[in-house]
Amino acid sequence: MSVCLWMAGIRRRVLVHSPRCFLSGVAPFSKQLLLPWGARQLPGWSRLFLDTACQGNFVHVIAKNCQRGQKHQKKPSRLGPPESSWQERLADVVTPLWRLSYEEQLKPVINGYRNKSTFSVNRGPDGNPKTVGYYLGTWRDGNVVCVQSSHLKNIPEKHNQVAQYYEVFLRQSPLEPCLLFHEGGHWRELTVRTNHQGHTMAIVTFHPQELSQEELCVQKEAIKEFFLRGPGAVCDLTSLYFQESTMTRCSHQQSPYQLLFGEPYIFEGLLGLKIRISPDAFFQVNTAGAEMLYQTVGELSGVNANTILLDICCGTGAIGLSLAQHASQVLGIELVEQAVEDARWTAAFNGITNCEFHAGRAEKILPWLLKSKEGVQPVVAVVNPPRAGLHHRVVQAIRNCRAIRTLVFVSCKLHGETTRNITELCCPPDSAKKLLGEPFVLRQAVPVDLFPHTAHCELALLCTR
Ligand SMILES: C[S@@+](CC[C@H](N)C(=O)[O-])C[C@H]1O[C@@H](n2cnc3c(N)ncnc32)[C@H](O)[C@@H]1O
Repeated sequence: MSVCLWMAGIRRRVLVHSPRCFLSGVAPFSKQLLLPWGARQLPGWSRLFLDTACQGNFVHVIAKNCQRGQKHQKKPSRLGPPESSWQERLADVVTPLWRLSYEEQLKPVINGYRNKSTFSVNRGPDGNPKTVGYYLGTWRDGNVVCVQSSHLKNIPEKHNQVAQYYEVFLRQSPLEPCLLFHEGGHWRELTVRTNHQGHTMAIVTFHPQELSQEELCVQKEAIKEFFLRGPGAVCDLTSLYFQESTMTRCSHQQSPYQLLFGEPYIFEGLLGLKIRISPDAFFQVNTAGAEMLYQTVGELSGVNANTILLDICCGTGAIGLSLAQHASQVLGIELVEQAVEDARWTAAFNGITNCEFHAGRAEKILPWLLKSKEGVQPVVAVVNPPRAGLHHRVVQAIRNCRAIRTLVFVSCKLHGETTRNITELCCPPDSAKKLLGEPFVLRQAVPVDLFPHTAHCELALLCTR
């Protein structure tokens, strides 16, 4: 078996062969424990599974010809005609990397790669409760401190800039921050999303406590003015959202995202597609890395003109949409309605006509969807569940559908429920658990590094039967 590492954001495709064994623990890079269960003997499991999970012995570093990262966070010129000559403009279109040395072109983009950051509000090291940053410590130990993040390598300058101005706003606001729900206070998290064009969406979460509608309007107007015409205008936000939230997380259905100004969506270019992203929708935090991940998924899945591609937990539909041209049909299932609307918009905008997206819980939709497709065509399933893993009914439906011979399981957290999912997809038939179909066999595991400078990594697992 080959085990490949795809480094996110690298500008060109290169192959590096390493004689080291990755999954047996002598990792040639720091993302260890990707398959914590990889070397464990499970009763009744096929020898093939264990062999394939443990015998990786070379690393592919596959790079991508693209120019991303902080360079794109420059404010777009508003000076009318561009200063470049026609020749330069043509070179920018045909050979966009011509300004960089070839060594530069080969370098991975490992800094400032995040397109989304969520900042908390709490007491800083100096005791100021209006500090915007990331938590250190634990609630259990009562030693939580909020630390500004401008030195963190994975966060782009723009995100830190918006966070710093949010802190300026909070410190001049007469309202208190909400540190603990039961202690009152209002100002909460800030989420910043950016795209390759430097467009910036900010989302402020606010606990309304006992405020009246009029008092809420005053606060919304204050933060809008601050970022539109006040000191925060330097952030040049493309849009500002406000969400009243009395829970840790609220969906748009539970408490709508209120647009205070600007564009309702942010758009990202991905594998030649223009993707629409709503404030509530999931999108991989490293766009260049996501392109590599989806290309990997496409290659592993072997999807072709004769196959139906099932994209389970599809978010904005990026996996299915990027592979639609190779498949006979794409069927996407996603819980968040706004994300499904984004997927439909993206399909229509990009002229993709063979995709269907269903809004709702995969555990409800998948069984009837598979029933309607059983026996029609081979089905390739791609699952990319949240950290909590797949519902057992989804596992049962996949396992018991004979048309699915190939499954690509994508996860950034192979622990807990996700490990159980893989176990149940690959274990011998178990009638008590209604796992009746032939077991899948894990053939290949491909880590894709979407999160440089962290211990996290996406892993694409190819299972066939
Ligand atoms: C890790 S994201 C993957 C999104 C997408 N595949 C991508 O690459 O952008 C997981 C997605 O699963 C969705 N989700 C969570 N629970 C779900 C469920 N029970 N049924 C369907 N989708 C669900 C989330 O809303 C989220 O969009």
